[in-house]
Amino acid sequence: MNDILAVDAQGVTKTYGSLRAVDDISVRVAAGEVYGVLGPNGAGKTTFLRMLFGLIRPDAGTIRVFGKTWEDSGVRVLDGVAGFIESPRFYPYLTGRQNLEGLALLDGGTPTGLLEEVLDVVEMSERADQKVGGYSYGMRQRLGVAASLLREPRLLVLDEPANGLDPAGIRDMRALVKRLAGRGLTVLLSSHDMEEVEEICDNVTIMTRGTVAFHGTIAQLRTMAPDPGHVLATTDDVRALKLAENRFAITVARDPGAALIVTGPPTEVSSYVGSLVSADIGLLALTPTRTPLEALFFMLTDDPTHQSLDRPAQLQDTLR
Ligand SMILES: Nc1ncnc2c1ncn2[C@@H]1O[C@H](COP(=O)(O)OP(=O)(O)OP(=O)(O)O)[C@@H](O)[C@H]1O
Repeated sequence: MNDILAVDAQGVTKTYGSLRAVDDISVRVAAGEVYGVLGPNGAGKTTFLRMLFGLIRPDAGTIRVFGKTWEDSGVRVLDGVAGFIESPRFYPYLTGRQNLEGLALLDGGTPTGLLEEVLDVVEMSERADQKVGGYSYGMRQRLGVAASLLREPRLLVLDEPANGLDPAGIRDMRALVKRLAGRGLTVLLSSHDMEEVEEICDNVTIMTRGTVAFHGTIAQLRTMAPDPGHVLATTDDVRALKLAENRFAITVARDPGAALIVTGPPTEVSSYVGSLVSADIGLLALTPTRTPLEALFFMLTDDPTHQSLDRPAQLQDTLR
């Protein structure tokens, strides 16, 4: 068994003037796993990945990639590493295949059959002879992954690979990452989407304002997640609030947006809703606010634009 970590970043810091874009973070990615660096805009994810690729230097800390550092190995630290920061770029007037052939030439050629294989893996074989200028954004992203795979990496680094994709593109990209993971590739990706990380990652570091807010497995994260919340609309919200007064297992609050927000274990919420119906209060809507993990993400990263639905303690008229 190979015990060398794919990525072992210790105490990494990067400042821009007075801004600590990345502030003393440590990330350890085991070989063979899909690892997510999750955080809202400006959390420092891209800055961290730029340091990994050697595009910028950390002010402090060490980044080892398969045991090598920039200090002791120079550019050889990137042996076995491929990926892209932000979006991959191609010549729009060349076909997908021609772009890949050009990149392969720059790398000194590729083994026979590899180009066809990577096109197949990213499901671009049928479009490979069309010009990249006519590709959708999602197809370009997938071609970017294909270009990375030409290097036969052990570690694939993807910076928000689903960013800007439509729902079908997001589904295809997630399926692609899962396929690559199934082939044993280590994947380190950044994302601002909890659902994405939950679906495809084994481990996650959640960053906020350059620091680590959580580090661990998705299963550990789930144990920290709050009870699910629901938006409740009734024909008589005043009585509905009153009926919640003695139900200590749930919280019913009036959201500033005027709906009621019910938070609590599903069985208790269901029992409460049943009591409304028994009291002849009409039920107009009961819809989930966001998943418990999404709620936890916004709590951990303290995103003020998402406070109203996720922080019941701060809501007005809280009955408990
Ligand atoms: N070259 C730079 N000069 C000055 N500030 C920078 C520079 N690069 C990044 N920053 C700042 O560092 C912080 C972290 O940026 P970074 O791009 O790493 O965040 P991110 O988590 O990748 O966000 P996003 O999801 O928006 O890409 C931000 O406040 C950003 O404005």
